[in-house]
Amino acid sequence: EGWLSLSHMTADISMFPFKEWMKCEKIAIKNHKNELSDISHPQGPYLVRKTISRMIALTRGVKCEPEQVIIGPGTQPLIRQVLGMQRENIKAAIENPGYSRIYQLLKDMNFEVFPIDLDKKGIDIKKVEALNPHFLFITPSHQFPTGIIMPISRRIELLNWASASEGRYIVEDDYDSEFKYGTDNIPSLQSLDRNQRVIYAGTFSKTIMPSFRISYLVLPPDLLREYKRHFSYWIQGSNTLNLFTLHYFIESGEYAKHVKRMNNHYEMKRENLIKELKWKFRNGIKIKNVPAGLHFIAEFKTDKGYKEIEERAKKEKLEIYSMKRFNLLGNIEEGKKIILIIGFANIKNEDIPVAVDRLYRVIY
Ligand SMILES: Cc1ncc(COP(=O)(O)O)c(/C=N/[C@@H](CCC(=O)O)COc2ccccc2)c1O
Repeated sequence: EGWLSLSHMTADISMFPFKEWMKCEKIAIKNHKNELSDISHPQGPYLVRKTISRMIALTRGVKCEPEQVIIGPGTQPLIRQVLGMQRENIKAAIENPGYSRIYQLLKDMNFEVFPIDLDKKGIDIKKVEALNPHFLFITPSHQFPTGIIMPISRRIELLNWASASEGRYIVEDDYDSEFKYGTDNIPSLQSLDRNQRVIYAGTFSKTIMPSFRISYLVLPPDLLREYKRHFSYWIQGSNTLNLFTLHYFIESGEYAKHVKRMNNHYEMKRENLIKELKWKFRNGIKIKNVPAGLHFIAEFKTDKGYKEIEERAKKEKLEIYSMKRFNLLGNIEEGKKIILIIGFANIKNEDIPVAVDRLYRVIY
């Protein structure tokens, strides 16, 4: 029969309220005809930026004015734009294992990019201090892909480091902070920042869907001034109708309701998947059970290498990704165990036992 997916790269849109979304779209068309006939503000419509800034103040403790929000069609184009206005020989650093698509982008932009290892609290502060990059990319809410939730102590250390010298910024990529199960959400790093050193990055890819391409940055005032000077010619890349629809979707309370509903739905699937995996693999599996996000890490004792595992997964028609994808230096060890990223957004609850059986055949 067909493929099953334990991919971490999708949202479960089976429960997305398309009817409500289309109602909001009708309102957007009725109320904003003149905006739709025009190009919008380079950073995106003020009304939508105000709604986003109010929302993240409530949900993430982010302190900002609508003026500091920049909306864009994805995290990558936004990072490319803001980092692209930097002068020469900029040093950047990123978590390893980490988000290889940003690592690739920074290398393509001819930055010196340094992967930095993690310890149990997140990015290793000693290695950051040894390197002193100008831009540090981290995912403190739920480290991507290991899931580590960075404790306040490490957050303070990083903010002190960033404030110790001019020209240092931390990019806080808060990409799936909205999904926490039974543990409370630590406020954003940006909410603790007293020296305007944090660039906050958010996205609707996980909470709505990645195909909508609606993401945003919150810039500290001095970077914002530089941005406005540099990009006065810029035409906003996001679809304005989608942005106004998002505004009504948030303002009507539908967005918050959907995030709550998806938290419950994902928590249920996550629990079922973990139960099934433990039952099937017994002590052959070690699950990093961080109660957050749309995936978790699992270690399997096996002498099979990553290549063989990937081939066996294809044969079993099971879509799944391994830690190799995130090891930025490509030097992942193998021979004793392998580490897989197990996503649960793309699997139907009733297909979990079959998917676990297939995974068992992949490993053994
Ligand atoms: C760390 C991190 N930061 C930001 C983003 C989002 O980027 P944006 O969509 O451009 O705003 C992702 C998406 N990463 C994507 C790829 C991960 C990979 O390559 O392995 C996975 O994206 C989704 C996952 C679940 C549900 C919906 C989307 C990110 O992994």
